[in-house]
Amino acid sequence: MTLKAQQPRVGLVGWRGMVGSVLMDRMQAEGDFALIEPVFFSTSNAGGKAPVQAKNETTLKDAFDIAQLAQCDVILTAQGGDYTSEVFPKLRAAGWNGHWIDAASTLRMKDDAVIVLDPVNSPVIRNALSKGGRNWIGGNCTVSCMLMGVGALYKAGLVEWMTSMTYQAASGGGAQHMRELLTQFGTLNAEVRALLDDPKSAILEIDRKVLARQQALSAEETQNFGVPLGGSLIPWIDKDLGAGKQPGEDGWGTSREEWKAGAETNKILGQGAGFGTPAVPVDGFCVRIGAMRCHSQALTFKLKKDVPLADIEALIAADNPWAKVIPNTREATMAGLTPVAVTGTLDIPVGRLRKLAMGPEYLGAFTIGDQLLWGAAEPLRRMLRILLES
Ligand SMILES: NC(=O)C1=CN([C@@H]2O[C@H](COP(=O)(O)OP(=O)(O)OC[C@H]3O[C@@H](n4cnc5c(N)ncnc54)[C@H](OP(=O)(O)O)[C@@H]3O)[C@@H](O)[C@H]2O)C=CC1
Ligand SMILES: N[C@@H](CC(=O)OP(=O)(O)O)C(=O)O
Repeated sequence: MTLKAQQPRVGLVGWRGMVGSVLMDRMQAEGDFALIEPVFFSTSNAGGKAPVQAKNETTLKDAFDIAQLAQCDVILTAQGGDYTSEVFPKLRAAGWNGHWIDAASTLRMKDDAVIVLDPVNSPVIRNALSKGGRNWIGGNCTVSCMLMGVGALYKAGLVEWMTSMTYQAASGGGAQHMRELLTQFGTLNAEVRALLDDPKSAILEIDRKVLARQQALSAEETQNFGVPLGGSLIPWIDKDLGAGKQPGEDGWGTSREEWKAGAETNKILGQGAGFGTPAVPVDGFCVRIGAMRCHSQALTFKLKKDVPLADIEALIAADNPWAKVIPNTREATMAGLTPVAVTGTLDIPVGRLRKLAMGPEYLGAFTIGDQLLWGAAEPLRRMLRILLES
């Protein structure tokens, strides 16, 4: 099915959620709505008024109505994994042959699904498209942001292995998690505000009171993260894959977020299981911190050979328009390599690039990405454009 000659019907599901809202903003900014007949779906308000981007279809359709969904050429969903699990099989079983573009992880590792990140894996996408591929799934936010930054090293075949230590923002858990983090910060501040206002107060008294308040946070005040995050961190993200495994086997003590790093990186690049090219080992620790919506990562590479740092920087800088090499100086790092500097932009800065003490094949790097843009919304809207132009 080619979409080029028409204004295809694109069903939008999850458009008012956090990821969906960022997606809508980007589609608006890039003029995507001019190229499609958008059809807006809702799981909670069928019959309500569609948003301003609607053209002919101005009421919300029921997102569980398979017949309505089946009238779309493309369905673009950021509604979440439960929705995908419920609706996608029914839609395919009903004979729907359209393109399914999805932010949720549910279908990512299926053989007939491609993880889309076209600045990194355009050949993989186009190959699948030429073979009749219909399922296009956005990657894990940490993996997508990492590959947007340092994908050049993988494409050049330089990586023997990589380990990542992540600093992941509250937004990765969803909107309620962001609110909970900010509420905790406010609660802690309120606890010691009088002492902070007094320049002569003792810092250890402030520290003691903050800790006491953190430890006293109620179940309601920590209902999303489970434990305090404001002024703390949580070195575990997503499910525990460890149960029942033996030491040394895949999955031993690994969080699902950590497992995705290796599995998805290799699938995005079209290597590893099912592709005939060996997988590159990628592993590390995923940590939730008190940032709002940027995921940061410290990376260690074992390169296959000693490549001069200037060549590495040139490869990264030339790879795509969004990867930006940040000079490895204190000033440049503080100015350009923080979540605050990156949030709301499509830039993927890569800094702290240096050879490590272990030897000239060991490379360190630090990279940051807005996990709602390259980490979620942007690869999806770009996949829609690929379909529109194919
Ligand atoms: N958060 C993230 O960082 C990432 C999320 N994803 C995927 O995207 C999915 C959606 O995530 P996210 O956008 O954070 O989820 P949200 O909870 O923000 O939105 C999901 C749906 O909740 C419904 N909803 C209910 N109440 C509200 C409200 N007050 N405001 C807005 N929507 C509301 C909406 O459906 P309706 O309009 O039908 O009622 C909406 O589409 C995730 O489940 C995940 O699969 C992927 C990558 C990153
Ligand atoms: N798990 C990510 C967010 C996310 O939605 O990831 P995935 O799309 O792989 O489920 C985080 O918590 O930061």
